[in-house]
Amino acid sequence: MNDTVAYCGVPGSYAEEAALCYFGEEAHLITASSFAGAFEALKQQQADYAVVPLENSSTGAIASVYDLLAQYGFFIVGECPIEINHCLLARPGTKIGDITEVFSHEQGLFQSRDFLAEHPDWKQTALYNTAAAAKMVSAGDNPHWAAIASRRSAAIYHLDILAEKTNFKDRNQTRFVVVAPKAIHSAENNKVSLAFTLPHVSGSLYHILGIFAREHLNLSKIESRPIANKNWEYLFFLDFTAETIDSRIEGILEEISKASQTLKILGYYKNAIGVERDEE
Ligand SMILES: O=C(O)C(=O)C[C@]1(C(=O)O)C=C[C@@H](O)C=C1
Repeated sequence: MNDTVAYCGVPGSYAEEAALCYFGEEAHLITASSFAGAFEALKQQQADYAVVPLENSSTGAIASVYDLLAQYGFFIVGECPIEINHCLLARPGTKIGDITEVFSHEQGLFQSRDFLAEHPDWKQTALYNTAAAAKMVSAGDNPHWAAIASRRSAAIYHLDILAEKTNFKDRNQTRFVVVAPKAIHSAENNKVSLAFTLPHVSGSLYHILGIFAREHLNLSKIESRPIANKNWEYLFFLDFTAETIDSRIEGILEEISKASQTLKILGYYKNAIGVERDEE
């Protein structure tokens, strides 16, 4: 049987694209109407995996997904970066001058902030998904509505593209992660995600970071989120890459565990992110 994969959104969304890209066209996709709903589908065993966005190359972390990872205790088993090129979509016949309200996911609105700043009169309304916004604009008989969503959404919901690349950064990518109830070990894995807490003592984060420097391991991401029910205490999320996950890495993780208050290995998986360098 094919894997069942949950994502938040409707067909045409970037999350659907990420799920198809990672699992292939044969995957059985189910939809949720929130990121929490995609995690819940995993918990209720309605899905084998959930595909959720974790960070965007223009706007940074998708904070609510980090919080859900902490809350549900699931594992990251893969990642998939997707090119995000937002378009302004409207029902055929609508002109840009007719628009008074624009709908998208809040990330679609953030990532298009410069474009939207040129239209200060437009009301901006965030929905749970970019493609859900396109679907709503298509179904609504309102000549003043537009959506910021993908080119695929335009085709699926029969909308016109009034502007392309509304995102402010030319190369706009979202890193989706594949989440599962259990970690998956494979010889191909070369990335590790951790979540840890630290004692409130001077140098505790410095000490952890020093271990990575000493071992010449590349940190690809660090993020901190407030801990639920505790004020001014943080859960640190950290990703690093290695050649392979071997006994040396296991030993380093042991050392990090001793240097932290709590440590959860959020997952081992194959790195899919390349750092772009400016040409000399
Ligand atoms: O709304 C979508 O199409 C999504 O898949 C969600 C989402 C996100 O939450 O970041 C994914 C990619 C883009 O960054 C914009 C929106």
